[in-house]
Amino acid sequence: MSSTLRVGVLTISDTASQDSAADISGPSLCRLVEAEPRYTVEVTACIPDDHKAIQKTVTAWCDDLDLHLVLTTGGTGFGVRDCTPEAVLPLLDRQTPGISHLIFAKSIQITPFAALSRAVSGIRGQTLVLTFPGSPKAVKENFEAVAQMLPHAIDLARGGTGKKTHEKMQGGPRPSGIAPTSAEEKGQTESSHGHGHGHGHGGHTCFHHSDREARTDAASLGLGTPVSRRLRKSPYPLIPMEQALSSVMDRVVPLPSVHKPVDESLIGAVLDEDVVAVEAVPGYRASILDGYAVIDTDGPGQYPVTAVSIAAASSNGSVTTLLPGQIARITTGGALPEGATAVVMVEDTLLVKSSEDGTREETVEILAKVRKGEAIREIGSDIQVGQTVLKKGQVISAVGGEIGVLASIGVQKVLVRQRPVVGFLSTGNEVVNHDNGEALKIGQIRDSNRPTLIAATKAAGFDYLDLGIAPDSPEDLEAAIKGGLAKCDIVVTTGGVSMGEMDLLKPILEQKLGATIHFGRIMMKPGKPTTFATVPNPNGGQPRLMFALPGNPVSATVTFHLFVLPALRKLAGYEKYMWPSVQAAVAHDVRLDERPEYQRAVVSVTPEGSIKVQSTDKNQMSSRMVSMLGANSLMVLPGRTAQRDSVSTGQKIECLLISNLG
Ligand SMILES: Nc1nc2c(c(=O)[nH]1)N[C@H]1C(S)=C(S)[C@@H](COP(=O)(O)OP(=O)(O)OC[C@H]3O[C@@H](n4cnc5c(N)ncnc54)[C@H](O)[C@@H]3O)O[C@H]1N2
Ligand code: MOO
Ligand SMILES: [Mg+2]
Repeated sequence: MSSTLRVGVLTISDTASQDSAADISGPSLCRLVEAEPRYTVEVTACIPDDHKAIQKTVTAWCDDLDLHLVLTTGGTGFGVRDCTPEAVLPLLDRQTPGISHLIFAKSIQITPFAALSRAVSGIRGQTLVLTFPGSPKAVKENFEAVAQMLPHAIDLARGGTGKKTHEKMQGGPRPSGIAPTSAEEKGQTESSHGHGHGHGHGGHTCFHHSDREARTDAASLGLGTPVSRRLRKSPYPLIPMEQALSSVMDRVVPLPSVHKPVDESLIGAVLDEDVVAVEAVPGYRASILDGYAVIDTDGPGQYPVTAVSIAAASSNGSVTTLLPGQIARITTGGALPEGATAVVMVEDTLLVKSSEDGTREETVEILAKVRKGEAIREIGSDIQVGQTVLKKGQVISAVGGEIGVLASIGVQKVLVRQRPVVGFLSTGNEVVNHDNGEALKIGQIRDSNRPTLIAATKAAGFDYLDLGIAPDSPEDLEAAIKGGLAKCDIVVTTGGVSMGEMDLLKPILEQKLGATIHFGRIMMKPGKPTTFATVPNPNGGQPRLMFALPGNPVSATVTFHLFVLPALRKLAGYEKYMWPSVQAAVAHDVRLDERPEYQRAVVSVTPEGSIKVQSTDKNQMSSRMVSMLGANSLMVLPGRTAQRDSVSTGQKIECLLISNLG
């Protein structure tokens, strides 16, 4: 028997076959399998709960690919669509009830719900076929239940004596993720195999492992897995941007509400109640001008000035009374005397007589006719008692209108959504604080991600926590992220999400933090390895959100604007949490990339009033922070197709406005 055991992992799920990002069990199973050095996952697929599709795929994998082991996940329960056992059983030449019993016996010790699995197992030709339930937890428990004896069983199914395998197993089981012995490692690397592909066996194939030479990507998946054993293809499906965005936004639930005083700390907050005025504005009949309160029917002419009303609190709680033929001197904002029906501005009058010392005006001539009500603000003419001045869902702007209105009617506290706190952690052995005064050593870089993202967060009005820099060590990363999760609604890391052996974020999230990774790659440029997960909340309540953004500075900045800021806005209760966009004519030809691209650009209004957009920089490499300089927008460029490989000058393209127009 070859010492490399070739495995097929088949996800059977209606949902996952429609939306590969929903497939969590398949990738989990792949990681468990590949953590064992003797296995290689050769083919994976994701198909619906369809009897025919299951039979077609399992048959092809057993008969055409002659795999050693086929593992299925999903469709073993009591659901109406669950039909994996019914589809697989007739394909088996011999059933292996012992294996099924072992799995059952172990699972039932963990949960009585194991009784609801109808999983089967057996041999078809020389291939061992096991059906597991469709949850990552069950998959792990089931696989671990049989991991120790599987190579032996496979050997026997292939007509071997099982001796060699049996001897090896005497050393005891090795939990997944633990490095193999050097002897095992040797056995693995010495082996080679040729095989075909598993394309087109019904349903949507999520990803394939093709032959060794063709494997150019690198992945570290499984803490403690030696580099030579890493997956060489990312197990995370490359999902479209729209799917990634809805995967994030569907999981963001606005934070609870709190009562807060009316002051500048409200800026950016979202009201969670209607605000009804309990005071009128103005609360008294007030003059709009500096001049004379009059009775309009008196008309132009000379009148004695019998009273004075200067804007100030009334000393006795009442106003004076104006009789026909009298006028009162008044200032802007002054309370009108009882009986006054209009105000004449001082410019439209003449002084006829003053007191000897000049401190009093005694007689004044009104030069022009005035209309009733002129220059008077009646009680409640701005805001009436009972009027709804602000609506639930409204954002308290930094412009001042909302705070001004609230202040004008004497509201003491308002109910607003809590503001989220986001924590930023830079990761990487090479990363040093940007303000480190020392000269950089070769291989070191200054941390530009944290200051950038913190600045953008502050500008957007959100609170943040600086979690510093963590080196690429599982212990440091785990501790730093846990620290962040205890205090922040969202934790954002940058770096360590791609395929290098020091890219530890994904395995740490899954294996150390109990996170559910909803996606680990997006078909976008920049930002391909952007990772989003939900993590159990250490303080209880809503799960925390984790964005593990790529380390490249532009990738981190662009994905922060595209995912994290909208998520922060939704957490804060914003109804409009996505960026606004405009259609702008490109000022130059733009070549399209194979990935949909978010080019950094400047949108501006031409003197003729049309909207144009220009790339910030021809070189839009994701490491090149200068391509962010001056950007107020991200051009939304579609992926290249056979029909279209560029956008020509003058053509219109959607641009997200991430800052003010230039
Ligand atoms: N074999 C493959 N390699 C890579 C792939 C791939 O698909 N297959 N994807 C590439 C893409 S696309 C990106 S984006 C990057 C993402 O890398 P990581 O998220 O793993 O980040 P690191 O490896 O830690 O760092 C990448 C790059 O960024 C620099 N960096 C990291 N942190 C900071 C910081 N705080 N401030 C400034 N610069 C930072 C780091 O030094 C590296 O140069 O992976 C590609 N690789
Ligand atoms: O997707 Mo990466 O962000 O191109 O550089
Ligand atoms: Mg990397």
